[in-house]
Amino acid sequence: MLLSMQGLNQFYGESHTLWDLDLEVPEGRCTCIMGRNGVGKTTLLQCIMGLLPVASGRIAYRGQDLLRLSAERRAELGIGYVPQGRQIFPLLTVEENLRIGLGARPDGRRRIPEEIFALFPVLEQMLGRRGGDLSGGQQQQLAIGRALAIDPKLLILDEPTEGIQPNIVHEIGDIIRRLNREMGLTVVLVEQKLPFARRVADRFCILDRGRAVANGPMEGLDEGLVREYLTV
Ligand SMILES: Nc1ncnc2c1ncn2[C@@H]1O[C@H](COP(=O)(O)OP(=O)(O)OP(=O)(O)O)[C@@H](O)[C@H]1O
Repeated sequence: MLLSMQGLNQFYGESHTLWDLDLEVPEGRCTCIMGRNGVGKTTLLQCIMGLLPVASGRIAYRGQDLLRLSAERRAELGIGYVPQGRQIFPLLTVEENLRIGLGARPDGRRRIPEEIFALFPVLEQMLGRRGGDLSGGQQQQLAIGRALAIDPKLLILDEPTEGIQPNIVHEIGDIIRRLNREMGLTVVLVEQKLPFARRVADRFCILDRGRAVANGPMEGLDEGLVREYLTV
């Protein structure tokens, strides 16, 4: 397993949000974390990234105990993160936003990798534009490009299609598929859109009220599970 979690518990103050959560992420696969609003999907990703403290449990990445490492160290180990809402810097240029991603490279390289522009030609055309002037879809490409600037081995994306036009959603799906299937990145994403999840991911994990209630190969995500845990 590239990433492996056992018995994870997390609290916001008194509020117990993740409950004894186990999750296994095999190398080279694309795993989709699913579940209704508020079940703890974003919380889980933030625990993996070191942005939230964990009360108990274990997270191992390539056998290393992640919980002992700072968020910066986790990025340096090759875990890239595309947060919910993209969180690009609106007043900085596209180039400056990409350079911020470079900061976590352990090799100290300061050039933006060419592959980012090969994947997202629009970013090269818009290098001098402010992030805030980009469309939602372009901002999502920028957020993914910024995460790729560290050459991650594991890419974690939180609802990459949220608030994005349908035709661009398909394009984002193509990019994630390429990153996973052609370029060999292991991907973990949170996604609510079922057709997108089925097209892009090959494994699923369903959360319900902070517990992992079902997981396995995407083909196993049947109508019963969808009805019980995903439809609103
Ligand atoms: N900073 C916080 N302080 C207190 N409670 C929080 C905080 N962030 C989230 N929560 C609560 O924790 C629970 C899980 O939230 P989380 O955002 O992880 O869910 P989610 O599955 O990602 O939902 P969504 O799909 O709406 O983003 C929710 O009940 C939410 O209200």
